[in-house]
Amino acid sequence: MMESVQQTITRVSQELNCSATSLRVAEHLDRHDELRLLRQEFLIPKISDLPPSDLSLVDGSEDCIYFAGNSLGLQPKNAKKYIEEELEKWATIGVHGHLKGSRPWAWAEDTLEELMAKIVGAKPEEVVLMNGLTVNLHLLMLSFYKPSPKRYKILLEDKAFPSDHYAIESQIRLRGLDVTDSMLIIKPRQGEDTIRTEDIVSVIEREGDAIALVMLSGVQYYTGQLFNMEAITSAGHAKGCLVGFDCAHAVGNAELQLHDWNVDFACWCSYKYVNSGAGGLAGAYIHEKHAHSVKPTLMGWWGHNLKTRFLMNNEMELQPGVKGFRLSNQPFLLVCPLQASLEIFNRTSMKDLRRKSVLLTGYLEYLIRHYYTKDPSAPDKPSVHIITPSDPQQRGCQLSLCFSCPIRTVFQELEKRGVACDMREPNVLRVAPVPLYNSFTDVHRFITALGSALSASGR
Ligand SMILES: Cc1ncc(COP(=O)(O)O)c(C=O)c1O
Ligand SMILES: Nc1ccccc1C(=O)C[C@H](N)C(=O)O
Repeated sequence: MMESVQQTITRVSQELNCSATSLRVAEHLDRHDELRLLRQEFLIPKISDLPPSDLSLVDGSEDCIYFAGNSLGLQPKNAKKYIEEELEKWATIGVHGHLKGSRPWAWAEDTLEELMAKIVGAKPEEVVLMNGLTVNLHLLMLSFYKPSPKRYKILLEDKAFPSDHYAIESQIRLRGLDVTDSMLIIKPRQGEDTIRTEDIVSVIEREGDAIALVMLSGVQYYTGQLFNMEAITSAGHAKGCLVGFDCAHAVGNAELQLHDWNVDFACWCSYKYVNSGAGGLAGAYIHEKHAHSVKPTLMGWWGHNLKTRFLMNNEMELQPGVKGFRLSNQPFLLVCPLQASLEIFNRTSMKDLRRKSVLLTGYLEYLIRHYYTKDPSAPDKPSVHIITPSDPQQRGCQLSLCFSCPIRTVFQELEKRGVACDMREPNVLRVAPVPLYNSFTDVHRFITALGSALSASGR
């Protein structure tokens, strides 16, 4: 049996003869973290450089506590080097750069797709890197959402990320259908924060004959819930629906097996856990079983077989599957940071990252519960309710925290103390200790900063 997080913390504190909340526990876990060296591959902002820091409260020369990798991953050190190489190439050889150098611009993304495919559990031919996330979501829905008079609904979650909601809404409108009738929105049960898999499955079983597409997120951006993609996919297929996932918050965070789970299609951005920089090259996946049956609705020359693409004879030799969905020449400046990041992922595995992640987030959860569980005998003491599921199988690294006191002040006080995290309306503070570059000491420092932020908020 694997040791639970609680057991690990207790064992370590006994070995060290200290309390479970001692900094020494965090330092011990860092010393025994086999992935700790990967942090050195990233640029970690200093507290003094973050705009909201208050240097009268904290030492500005320290690294910030970066728990915002769910919004924007940190910069891999090699990103700048690779970008400079390409700028140099452009400066020195101009148009020859299309075909020359270590990243010929005409196929620079091809080698990266293999690395990306490993991270999402797909075959290299099932993955492309192109465009932005919302663009890819649209391109995929143009081909996978084929409503008929009987089967026309799209199942999505309540409070889906706005861009996904709008994309789905506009796809429905594009087909001339009624938006309210066609968007089937699933909510958590009354009094619950997250959606039970059994409820998703039962909606599919009940209404599946009318559902054309099940289109959920992999990890929900607000609650941090990791959906059971395998169970949802098989429930969808049993009712004849197609199933797609927006994996923006799941890629590089959860162990994905898109191919084995038989997921029909998926898309994701690469600037969160995949650290490619805001607006970086996004990903798209289509299962190989659709390679010859599902065609792109919109075509461009980049979907043409590379070998004959540049013959320019206007006879489309469409690449099978998702590769045929490419439209344009990929921007080489975006290939560079993504390459730098994927090479770091390639030094480990999602399995090992997840192993660390379960302990890292579990440690954060342990400390939050220790200090901030609601105490009925002290109703004025601030408490924190974690809306993210406590089962590691149902979450990635993010925890979404609800406070008993006004959240805005707590957030501001945390920011003054060198914490980078984010607040999402109406009342959630999202914190994401990322296993690639965060440490157990970061978690411990966060808890100290939180205590001081809460005192400063007048609690
Ligand atoms: C679930 C989800 N969908 C869509 C987006 C927006 O993606 P983009 O602006 O890259 O199209 C985000 C944020 O990156 C997201 O988390
Ligand atoms: N690109 C951005 C630009 C500005 C503000 C936020 C974003 C985000 O990416 C938010 C992220 N998708 C989230 O889950 O909150």
